[in-house]
Amino acid sequence: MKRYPHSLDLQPAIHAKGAVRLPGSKSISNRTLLLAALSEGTTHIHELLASDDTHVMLMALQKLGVRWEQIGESQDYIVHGVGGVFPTHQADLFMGNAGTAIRPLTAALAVTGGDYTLHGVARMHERPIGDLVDALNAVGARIEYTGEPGFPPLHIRRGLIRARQLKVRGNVSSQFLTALLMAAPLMAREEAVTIEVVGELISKPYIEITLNLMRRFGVEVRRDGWQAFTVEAGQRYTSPGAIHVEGDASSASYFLAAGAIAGGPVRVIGVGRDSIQGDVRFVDALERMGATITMGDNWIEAVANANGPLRAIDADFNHIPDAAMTIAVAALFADGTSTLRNIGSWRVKETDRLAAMATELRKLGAEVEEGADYLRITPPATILPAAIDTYDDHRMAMCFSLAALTGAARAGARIRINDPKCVAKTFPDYFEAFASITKDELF
Ligand SMILES: O=C(O)C1=C[C@@H](OP(=O)(O)O)[C@@H](O)[C@H](O)C1
Ligand SMILES: C=C(OP(=O)(O)O)C(=O)O
Repeated sequence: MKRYPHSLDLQPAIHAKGAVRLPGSKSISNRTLLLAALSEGTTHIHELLASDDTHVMLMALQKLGVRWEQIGESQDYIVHGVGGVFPTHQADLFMGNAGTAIRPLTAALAVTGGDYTLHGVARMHERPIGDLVDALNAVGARIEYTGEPGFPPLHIRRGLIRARQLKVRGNVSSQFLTALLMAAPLMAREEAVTIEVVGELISKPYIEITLNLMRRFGVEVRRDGWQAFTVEAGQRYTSPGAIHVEGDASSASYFLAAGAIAGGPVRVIGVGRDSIQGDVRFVDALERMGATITMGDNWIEAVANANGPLRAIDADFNHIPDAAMTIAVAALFADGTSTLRNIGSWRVKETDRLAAMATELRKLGAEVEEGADYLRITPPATILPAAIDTYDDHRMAMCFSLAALTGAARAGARIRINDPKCVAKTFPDYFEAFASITKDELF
C-alpha cells in the first residue's frame, strides 16, 4: 500500500489539464467478487479495484474457503465459484469500513448458514445495519449484535430461512436492498422470493448496478418499480466466464471537477457514456454549473466555462450521494450560493459528512448552512489557506484537493490535507493522479 506523510501540502495550481486512467469501480468490484464466489464455474475478473475495500472482501472470501488467484502483478483475478455454499462454516471476518463488503456478506452468510462473526474499524461499528438484520431475522435468520444493537459487530448462526416475502426499509442505505437481492437466489431454491421496500428508497442507481451484475451472473429479477423485486425459484448464479470492471465513476468526479474549475480539458479514461454506474450523472451537475462535457465509450472529458466562473447550483443529489461531495467543494468556485438537497445519508457514511463538510468548507472562508439533510454554501471572495481534516474519509481528502485550484492560487493560499492516506479505501494513488493533471504546479 501507498505511503503518504501525515499531511500533504498542495501548492496552488492555476490550470488542470491532462488524462487520468481510473481505478476500477468499488461498487462493481465488490459485487463481482461476491457473485463470482457464489456462482458455479470460474470467473476471470479484469481490472478489479486495488484498495482497502476490495482487500477486505478478498480476504473474507479466502477465509470462507473461496479459492482465487491474482494474475501476476495485474489487477486481473480468477475466482473459483463455490456454487452457493461456502466451504468454511466458521469464520471471523474483518470488514474494515467497507459497506459494500459487510452488508452483502451479512445477507449471504445468514442465508447459507454457519457460525460467523463480522466486525470492522471503530467507525464501522457506528454505521447502521439494523434494517438489514431485521429483514433477515424476520424470515428465520439468527443474527445477533455483539456490541450496540443496530450496529456491527455481528454474530451469525445457522438459522432456518423461510423466505417468500421479505420487507426492508430503504431510507437509510440502499445497500440493505442490494444485500437482500444478491442473497435472494440462495433463498429461492424452491419458491420465489419477493423483497418489498418499505418507505422511500435512497441512492436508487446503486440498485441498477446490483440488478445488472446479477443478470450477468445469470439471475433475472422481476420488479415493480422501486417497490418490489421478485426472484423466481430455481435460478442459480453461473459464471459469465470473464467480466471487466469499469473505471470508478465516483473517483472520476474529482478530475472532471478539476477540469471544470481550472480550465481543462481533463479526461478520465475507463468510464464512458454507457456506464452502469449512477455516478456518471455527476456530469449533469457540472454541465448545469457551466462546464462543457464530452463523452465517449470509455472516456469523459470536462472543460471549464469559457464565459466566466462556474454557476451556482441548487439541486437534489440523492441519486449521487458520493459524487455530490465533489460538487460541495466545486461550489467554492461558483458565482453565488449553492444548495445540495436530500443528502441525509451523508450522516451515516465514513463520517458524518454533513458536519465534516460544513466544518472544513468554513475553514476555507465559505459561509455554510448545515441542515438536517442539506448544505447551503456561499463561497468566499478568496479562498483562505487551511489545514483540512479528513475524518478517515477518503472522499473528504479527495474532494478538498480541489481547493488548491485557481481561486486559491489567486489568494496565494496553501491547502494542507491532513491524514491523506485515508484515500486507500478506494483510490490509493489518488494524489499522484491529481498531481499529474496539475503537473509541476503541485507539491
Ligand atoms: O451499493 C453501493 O455500492 C453503494 C451505495 C451507496 O451507499 P447508500 O446506499 O448507503 O447511500 C454509496 O454511498 C456507497 O459508496 C456505495
Ligand atoms: C459511502 C461510501 O462507502 P461504503 O461503500 O463503505 O458505504 C463511499 O465510498 O463514499
